Amino acid sequence: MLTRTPADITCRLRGQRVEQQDLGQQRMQRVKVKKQNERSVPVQTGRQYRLSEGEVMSFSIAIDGPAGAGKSTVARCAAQKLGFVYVDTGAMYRTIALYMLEHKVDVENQNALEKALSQIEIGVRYQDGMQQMLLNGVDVSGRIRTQEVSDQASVTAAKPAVREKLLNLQRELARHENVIMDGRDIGTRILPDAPLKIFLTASSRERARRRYAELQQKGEVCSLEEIQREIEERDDRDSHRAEAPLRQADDAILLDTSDLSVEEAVDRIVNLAETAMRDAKRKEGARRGIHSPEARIQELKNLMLREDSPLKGQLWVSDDGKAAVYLAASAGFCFGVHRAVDTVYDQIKEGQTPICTYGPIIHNEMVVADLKQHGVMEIDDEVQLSGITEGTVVIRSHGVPQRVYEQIKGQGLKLIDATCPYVKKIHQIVKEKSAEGFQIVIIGNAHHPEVEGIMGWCSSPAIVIGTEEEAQKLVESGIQKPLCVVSQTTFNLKKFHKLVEIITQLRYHESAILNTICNATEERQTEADAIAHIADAMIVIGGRNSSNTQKLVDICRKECESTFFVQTFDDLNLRLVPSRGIVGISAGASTPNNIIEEVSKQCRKTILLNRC
Ligand SMILES: Nc1ncnc2c1ncn2[C@@H]1O[C@H](COP(=O)(O)OP(=O)(O)OP(=O)(O)O)[C@@H](O)[C@H]1O
Ligand SMILES: Nc1ccn([C@@H]2O[C@H](COP(=O)(O)O)[C@@H](O)[C@H]2O)c(=O)n1
Ligand code: SF4
Repeated sequence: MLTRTPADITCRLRGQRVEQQDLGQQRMQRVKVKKQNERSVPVQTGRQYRLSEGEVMSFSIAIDGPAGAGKSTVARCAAQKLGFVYVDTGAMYRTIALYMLEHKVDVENQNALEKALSQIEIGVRYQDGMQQMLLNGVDVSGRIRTQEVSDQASVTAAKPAVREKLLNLQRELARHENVIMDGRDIGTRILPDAPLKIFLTASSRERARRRYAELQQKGEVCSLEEIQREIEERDDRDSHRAEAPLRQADDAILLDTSDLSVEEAVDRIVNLAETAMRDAKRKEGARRGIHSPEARIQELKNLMLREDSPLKGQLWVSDDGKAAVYLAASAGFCFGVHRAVDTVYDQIKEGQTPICTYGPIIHNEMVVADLKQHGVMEIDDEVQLSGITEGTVVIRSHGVPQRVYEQIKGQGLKLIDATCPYVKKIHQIVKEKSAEGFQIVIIGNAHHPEVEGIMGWCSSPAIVIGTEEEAQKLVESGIQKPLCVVSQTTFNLKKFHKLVEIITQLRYHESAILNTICNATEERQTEADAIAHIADAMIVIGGRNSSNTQKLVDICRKECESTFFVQTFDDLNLRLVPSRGIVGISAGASTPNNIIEEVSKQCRKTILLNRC
């Protein structure tokens, strides 16, 4: 990716005029924001989103949400990672509030308010990625962070004249910069066309806890209850004012950070941004007609060079540069599958006998057939299990209900647990949360063994939803208990966000929303999505009953019509695969390497070498 030079940006508000110059080679833009009768102040934009060599477009990310949700912390880090400028609009409202407090302006008096506003000049300066606020030329960045200013800011911000004053400055910044802008009305009012909008939230208790910890660290005496009350009052004022109230934009993605670390929240946003940028780029590319295979292969090479690109696989290009095969780095066994398969082979090596697996150890027929040849039997259900009188039972990577553990032990059998640790973590969560009285909601497929296993760790019946209609039904059921939402580890990430958005219409403050889609799945889906975006054909390899492979197929099909789902090379009709352009290969988490290697080798041979 392009790196952004340390930002040193100054913008001023009031009688501003904006000019733009292209500074050629550096691909930098210089924007002068002039106040009448005053020297011009430069705004330099560093990295702009590159479409392809020689072309740039700017990209905005809007983050809104209640106080203390983590907007500034997360937005600042994400901006740093993406090379964007972080714009904290709350600081602008705080600066105006500070003036009103210090000059004892009665903001309820319209004349006094307008007079004061005409005497205020707001300056925004960026140094080393930090936003500094200037009030009539004086740096007030430190003074705007008091509780008194926070409260006054939400009162002042409700005034239309105040919002009007800041609107142009905020829009102007986004016009010339790649920005992540946070506030309350960014997605709904300031940047309604932003290609990525996020509504960041957390329970008011959690937000109060964070503020409390922050203040304690600074050595300030405070009470958690008091902070929570202040936060809730501020949220109430922000959400119920007539002018640009805080609300989630219809097209914003909801991100609840209650149970996320800062790093996790940042990663989510960076991933969402990468996907949204690719979308924007593709649309723009199509508009400008970047169609030739050579141009797209070059484009793919450029993407792969970017440090933070999900495209970390291998690329082979034909001599004439018109055809390429890309093999995803994330294709094949994930950590959990490796671990489960190795566990069974270790038992075989140790000479344990007889060995059974509870369900197929992974969803891959070839692997299961090989284990069968080594004498490993498969038990399909609890009835079959009750017939086993001796030996070892290995629990599959997908996990099983708690009662199955008890049954194995009760029958005096040796239990080897190959449940993936990521799935185990979900078992612990639902066990604890259901005991605390939460209604467990599992986003996934009710008939998938992993979901059946998770259900078997809840102390009261869980609800499973997998479609928007089911999510809507849940909302309409008017359920009273607080919700704890988890996901099947291999669920489609975008679909998960969509369903969470629907469910949280219910009561997002009390709910615990836990995205338990595992990293391996997320990486695989992100890479498949990225390559399918630019590819002319996609080949996805995996077992027919493998849920994660099926998700990859769905993701690829959305991006690339010519997506082929194969279990082995024998299923692939290479005559259907185009001989020009990019062929992408991805594979599910349970697909053995030798199968992937075979498909990749044959594709290269046919597409790259046999070209006339
Ligand atoms: N995901 C997270 N997990 C844990 N702590 C977090 C997380 N995000 C932010 N925090 C902490 O919560 C505190 C509040 O975050 P921050 O100031 O970024 O919130 P904000 O949404 O910008 O609030 P405000 O709108 O009031 O300015 C900070 O101390 C931050 O480190
Ligand atoms: N776009 C925005 C941003 C902020 N506000 C108001 O300012 C207050 C302080 O904001 P912080 O993000 O620094 O906490 C906030 O409570 C809002 O009232 C706004 O209205 N619109
Ligand atoms: S896909 Fe994720 S959760 Fe499933 S086995 Fe692999 S690592 Fe574990």
